[in-house]
Amino acid sequence: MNDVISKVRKNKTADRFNEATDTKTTGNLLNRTKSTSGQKEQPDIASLTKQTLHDIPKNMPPAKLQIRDLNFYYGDFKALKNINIDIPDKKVTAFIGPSGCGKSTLLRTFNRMYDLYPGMRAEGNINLDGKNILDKDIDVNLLRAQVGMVFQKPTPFPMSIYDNVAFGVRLYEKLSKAELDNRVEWALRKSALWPEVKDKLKASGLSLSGGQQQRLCIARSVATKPEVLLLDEPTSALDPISTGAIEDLIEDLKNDYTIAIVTHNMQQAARVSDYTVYMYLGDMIEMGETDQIFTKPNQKATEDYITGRYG
Ligand SMILES: Nc1ncnc2c1ncn2[C@@H]1O[C@H](COP(=O)(O)OP(=O)(O)OP(=O)(O)O)[C@@H](O)[C@H]1O
Repeated sequence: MNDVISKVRKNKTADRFNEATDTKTTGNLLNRTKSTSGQKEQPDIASLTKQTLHDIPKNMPPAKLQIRDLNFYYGDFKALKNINIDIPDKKVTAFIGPSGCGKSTLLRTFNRMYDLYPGMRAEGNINLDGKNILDKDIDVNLLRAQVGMVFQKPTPFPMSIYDNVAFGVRLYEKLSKAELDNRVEWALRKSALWPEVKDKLKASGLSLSGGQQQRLCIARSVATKPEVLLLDEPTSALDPISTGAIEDLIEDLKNDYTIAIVTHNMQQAARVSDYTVYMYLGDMIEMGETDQIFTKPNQKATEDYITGRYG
């Protein structure tokens, strides 16, 4: 399998193109042991529970976020069960797992996005630089400036490209016109969009292509200089070229930011992340270096998911 993963990393563009154009080869990356019947099997939940060790890998870089004994509820439904992980600083951590396993729920706890909705609650600790962000006295608006989020569908505001990027900055900082201009340009450069929009900053953000709109949303998040960037399936609505641009951007951004990404795309997780977390039914099953998770996972459940046995 080592062979396969190095091929994927070397041949990024062709790989993305194949993913989008040839659905028959999609998933072949790690499909070594696909069920011969063609039916997806379900994991043995009893054995899975015994294997759920919640072990934080040894020798990780310093943690930006420490998640301890985290439980999350939608009303009476417990969607996250006693999660314990560290998210390393200035690295990319990918969250994978079958639909409904709690990836997006977990990501949304990192900036308390759930606070916007009644009936949802988190218990436990999420320490950001040592401060528990679940504490009642946390200023959630400031938290969201510190922990930016980009969603699956590009969501530019119905305003100019410039105002989209300046929006969050105006909320949190008092900058002069010249300082704001500089910040907008800086964020658009960081998001690899500047050359395409520098001559039409007053045009509507909605006039951009899907891939450009998603980079605009990344620029909007980056503009407030967050420390953590949460990406929830940021390329699932994009073509291979735009996906490539965003993946290259993630590679670049991790020099300055801690990045957590949810993706359904195994190849993407293998390409962009340093660490991978596998989740199942609200449990964190395994976390490790991405190469290790994709070549030699410790848990059979992880291997079964990655190799397409179930999912
Ligand atoms: N607003 C909600 N109200 C009630 N239950 C919810 C809500 N949102 C999610 N859930 C439930 O919580 C569980 C985790 O959902 P979540 O969206 O986090 O999973 P996911 O792994 O991100 O799935 P997908 O890959 O399909 O996006 C699922 O059982 C889902 O049905």
